[in-house]
Amino acid sequence: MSQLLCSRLCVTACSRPLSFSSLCSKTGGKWKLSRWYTAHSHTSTQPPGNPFHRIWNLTQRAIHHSSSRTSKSPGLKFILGPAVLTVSARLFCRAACCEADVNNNAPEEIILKDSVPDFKWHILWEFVKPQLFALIGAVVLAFGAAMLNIQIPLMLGDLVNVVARYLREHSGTYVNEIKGPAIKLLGLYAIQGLLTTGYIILLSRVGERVAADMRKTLFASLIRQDVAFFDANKTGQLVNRLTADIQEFKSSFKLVISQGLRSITQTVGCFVSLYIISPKLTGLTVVVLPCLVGAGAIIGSFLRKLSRLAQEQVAKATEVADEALGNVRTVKAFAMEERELQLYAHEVDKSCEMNENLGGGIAVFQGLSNVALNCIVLGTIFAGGTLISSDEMSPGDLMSFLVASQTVQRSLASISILFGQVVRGMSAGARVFEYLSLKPTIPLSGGGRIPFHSLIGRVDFMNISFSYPTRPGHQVLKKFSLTLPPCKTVAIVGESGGGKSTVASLLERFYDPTNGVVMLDGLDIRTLDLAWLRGQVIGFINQEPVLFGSSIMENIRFGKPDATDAEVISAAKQSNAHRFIMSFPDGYNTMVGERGVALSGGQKQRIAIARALIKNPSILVLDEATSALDAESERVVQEALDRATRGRTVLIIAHRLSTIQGADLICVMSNGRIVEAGTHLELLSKGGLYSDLIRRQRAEGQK
Ligand SMILES: Nc1ncnc2c1ncn2[C@@H]1O[C@H](COP(=O)(O)OP(=O)(O)OP(=O)(O)O)[C@@H](O)[C@H]1O
Repeated sequence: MSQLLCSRLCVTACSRPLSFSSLCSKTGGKWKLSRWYTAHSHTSTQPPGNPFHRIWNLTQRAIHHSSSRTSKSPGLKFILGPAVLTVSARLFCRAACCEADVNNNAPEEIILKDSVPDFKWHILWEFVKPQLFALIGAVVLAFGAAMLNIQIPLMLGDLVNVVARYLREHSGTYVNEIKGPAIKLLGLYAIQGLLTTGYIILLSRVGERVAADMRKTLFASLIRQDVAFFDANKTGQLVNRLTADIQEFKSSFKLVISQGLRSITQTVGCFVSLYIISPKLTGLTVVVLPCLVGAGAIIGSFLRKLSRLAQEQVAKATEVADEALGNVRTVKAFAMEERELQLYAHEVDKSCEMNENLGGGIAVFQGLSNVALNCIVLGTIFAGGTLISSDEMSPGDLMSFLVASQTVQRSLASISILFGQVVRGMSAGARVFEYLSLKPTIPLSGGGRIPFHSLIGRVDFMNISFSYPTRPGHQVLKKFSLTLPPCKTVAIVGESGGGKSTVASLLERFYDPTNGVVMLDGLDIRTLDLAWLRGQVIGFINQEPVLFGSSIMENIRFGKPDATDAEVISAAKQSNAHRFIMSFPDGYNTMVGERGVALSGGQKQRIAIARALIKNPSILVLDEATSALDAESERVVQEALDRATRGRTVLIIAHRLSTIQGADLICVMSNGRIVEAGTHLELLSKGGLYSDLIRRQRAEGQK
């Protein structure tokens, strides 16, 4: 019973998510418990007046009552000693288990209050199907191990009875009498050990393979989603699906199959055994059980509340650290290290205090459950002793009863843990499956066509209206029309937020227009193969190019994965990057650091230009490609861009008007529309918005 209580406590207030292996060792079979006990016995505090000795004495006395010579015999002690020790070890083990949880009491997330989201069994089936044979094997072995566990208490009882009979009758030699049942029991332990090893190996294999398949499928699904999906979902959450949720699902999956099967089989089986051994004692247990479960539930719910509060506080502290470390440059730039430190220390102190309270609660619970546990064992022995004295029960039966009742308690405890784990696992699985079955609104490939003719490179935006999916009420483009003639450069300028970058996004087909159509060489781009369009036709360079944390060579090759080294070097030369790359000791093998932090802005931009040029695109989109650079970097990058734009259709989005004066057409955008268009000189002579912008920028430049 106390195990049940303690385990409920573990569920509610345990420090970390209970992994499959830790659960196995805490609530699993005899060999695991003894091993765990051995490892932890030095840390577990045995209560004063250790009831172990009293149990031992009482058991001895009960046996003595049925046989006057028993207590003097070393034989019975030899058999009963380890048996009682096993029972007691379990009890202390549980106390130690709680103690260990107190010592590491960062509380576990409780999701029991949450409703279980829609769990799609057919998706799970798709992942499990390839592992079906291994899974069936694991289930059969686990079932076998559980059945043996039901047998063990009965055989222990038989063994004790043999010894008791020998002590009573003294017929034959002790070893001969005991040999048969002892060997049987040993054989049973060995088979159970083998079955347990077998099902854990199989189940691990199934769990790992299912999780790996899920990870790959989920990543494939995520990476294929359109940009709007990433506007609506935080990257952190998505990564969490791949890591924490799949991990949680895997643990639950393995646990439910192994523990669930075992616990249910053992509970039912051992209850039947208990009833067969002694209906009276079983009745007593059934009466006491609900009282203890009720008391455990009340204290457990209080601890759960403490645990949740403490967990929220830990999360708050982590948030502070996360924000400070994530924005460390800003923190340093404002010399705010001390303030951040104080903030973090404050949150950590609060969390420490709450966890201490939680630890106190757990300690009280542990003490109470220890008492309850010992009382139950004492009560069983007391009542059992009475039954032995009235010849209604043999000492072996009492032994069987004690061990079987421990198995029931342990199994019930597992089931209570399992319930929370099932909810958690299903929630995690449902979150993963949700993204697995998601279809991108703009699929990367499949059905799109690739024109046979060589591209001319004419682009028409025809009567486009557009709102971002995350902000449907806000119309960004309003009946926008524009033609990019082949091999000409068209620039879009205008107020911030006017919709310039949105035009570029529609050409890349990051989004589809709400109304209107974007045409490439007279073909609606929605009918074209998207991978071809982005991979070969359009090159895109924006203000803050993001590089991957690999070498310069790898980053440039990202534009064309099958490019030779010579092609990479040629692209780097075109983008004015070759010289600075060669000045690094490792040349093209220089690592650029996370997101390219080990390079200057101008260097990153030139690598990005090389990355865009290596695929030799017909259309080049430059979205404020030089606006983040200083004058010298801008000159070098601009030179590279001038070279890169030759012979291509180019769309330039620019703030600095000095960089687009040579464009064939300049369009001024305001509020989602083109309000002026012409060459630099034409627009200047008009004296409209463009000349206003030029005047303002010149005035700012002179300040
Ligand atoms: N992913 C997005 N989701 C929702 N709204 C967006 C998104 N991106 C841009 N917007 C909104 O669309 C409007 C146009 O943005 P856009 O980036 O096209 O303007 P811009 O002219 O390029 O501005 P800037 O010159 O400042 O870069 C703005 O109101 C902006 O807030």
